Amino acid sequence: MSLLNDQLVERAATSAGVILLVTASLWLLHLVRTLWRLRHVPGPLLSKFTDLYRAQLVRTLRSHEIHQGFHDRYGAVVRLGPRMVSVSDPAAIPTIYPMRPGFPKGDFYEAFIPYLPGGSLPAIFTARDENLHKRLKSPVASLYNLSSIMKCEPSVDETLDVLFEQLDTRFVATGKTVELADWLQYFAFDVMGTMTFSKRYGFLESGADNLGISTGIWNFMLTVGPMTQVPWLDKILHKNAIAAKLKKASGNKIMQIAADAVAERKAETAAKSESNGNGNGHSHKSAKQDFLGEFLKLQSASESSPPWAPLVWTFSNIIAGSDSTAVVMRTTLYHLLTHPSDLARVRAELDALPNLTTTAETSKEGFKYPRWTDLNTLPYLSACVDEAVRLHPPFCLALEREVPASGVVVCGTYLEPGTRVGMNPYVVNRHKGTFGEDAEVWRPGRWLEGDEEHRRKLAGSVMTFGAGRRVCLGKALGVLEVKKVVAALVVNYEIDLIDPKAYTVENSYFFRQKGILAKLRRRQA
Ligand code: HEM
Repeated sequence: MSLLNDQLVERAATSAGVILLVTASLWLLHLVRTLWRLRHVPGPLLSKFTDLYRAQLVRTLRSHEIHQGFHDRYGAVVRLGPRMVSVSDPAAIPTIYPMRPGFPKGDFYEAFIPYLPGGSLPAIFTARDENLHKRLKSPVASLYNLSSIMKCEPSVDETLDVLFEQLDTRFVATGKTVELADWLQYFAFDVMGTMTFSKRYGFLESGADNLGISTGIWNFMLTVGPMTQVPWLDKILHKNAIAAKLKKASGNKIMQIAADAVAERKAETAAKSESNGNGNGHSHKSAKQDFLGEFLKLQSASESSPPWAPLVWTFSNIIAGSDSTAVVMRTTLYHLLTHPSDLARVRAELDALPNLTTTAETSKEGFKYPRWTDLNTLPYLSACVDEAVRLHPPFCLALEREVPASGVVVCGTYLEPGTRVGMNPYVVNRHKGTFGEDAEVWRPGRWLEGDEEHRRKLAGSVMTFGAGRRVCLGKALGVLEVKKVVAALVVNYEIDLIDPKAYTVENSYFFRQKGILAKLRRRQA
């Protein structure tokens, strides 16, 4: 009996030893392969072994500066993870972000897809499958071109009215200090709500994030930012049924708002059709003139777009179009307020406009709103917005792509298939070889120098809106909003910044600013 026991123990020990040996060998093989694969790409030591290192960098909220430091030290191509490479030279933009398909988004984007019981729901921004992306984007793309978005101008003016009435009552009349960083964000959200489903969230009226939307998005970013760097860990911690049971994902709140808006509109439309006596619940004759009305029409007319498309289109507008625009609004305004000569030049351009009139149909208090058709022709205002877009992109991590089966050569460096490669807009936009030795500083004049070709090269080197096939769909709309609100503020108010040093920035993929504290006075006619 004891002999049998001894034999069993010996056999178990041998099997355990073999398993241990095989595991250790596999792990060693994996390590060698991992190290070997990108051995020719320089980078910090830890990044060669694990993605946890770059995830930790994001948790510092200063990863944009750290990444820039790496590029200063190691050059244009830097290894940021065992399989991930960051590139800083704008010359590589057409290679990594081509117009043609075949260079898909990397698993970085999985982190943004809210996990729902029954599966995840990709949006235009997050879809990695190129066919699905086409099915989601094609039907709605034309809604975001310049001629379509000009129809949004009345919604912007309507929301400006609400913003300015609040600023007058709460701050001009009382002399209290206003945190413009917050109020620009309230405006950005409420204007997007008005354009998307003809409703404000109530940020402006309440003077607060009373639904917790903005806080929810920032908390979502604090989780998602690091997870984009370690997609495998995200699956374990967040993207499975057990994790979903244990905690509510913050992305779900925005999805819920979108879902409620879609359901409400469908019910409204069905009720109207019924009362019109045609009994056709899908008629959109009386649909409101907003994005959601268009989304529903387009979905029912398109055979290839899935039934849940209006939900993800609405979700996209909220999540991609509000906070991002607020960042550029804040950057533009803050730099104008801290550079009085630039502010004076912009104001002179605006004051000289012949069409600077009160919009009779919306404005109750005599506020003046420059028209988009005029704003778009003002060279110095445009230069200031271009400079703000360059200096502080709202998204400040490398926008990752997956190297296709052919492999690719980037800035003279070969990257094998499957490598994750990306460019961080914050770093690219400060490329000294392109933007000059003063690339770090605010200087709108750079956008007015040189010939047409030089200016085109500068514009093509800015990564703030992404590039190529997956470039931002809402760029024209975002720029319209920024120019409208900045111009209207400058025309209607004297703004005295209290402490320029109170301004702070943080980055968890998404860039956040605080501390534009000011006193407001109405400008005299
Ligand atoms: C100043 C404001 C904005 C900035 C800086 C910005 C930036 C970006 C960037 C960098 C991307 C590409 C990300 C990537 O490659 O991973 C993107 C994509 C996108 N943006 Fe924007 N965005 C802005 C405003 C808007 C607005 C107002 C909307 C819509 C109302 C919008 C909708 C989208 C959509 C749908 C995509 C996905 C496009 C695709 O994958 O085909 N964005 N944006």
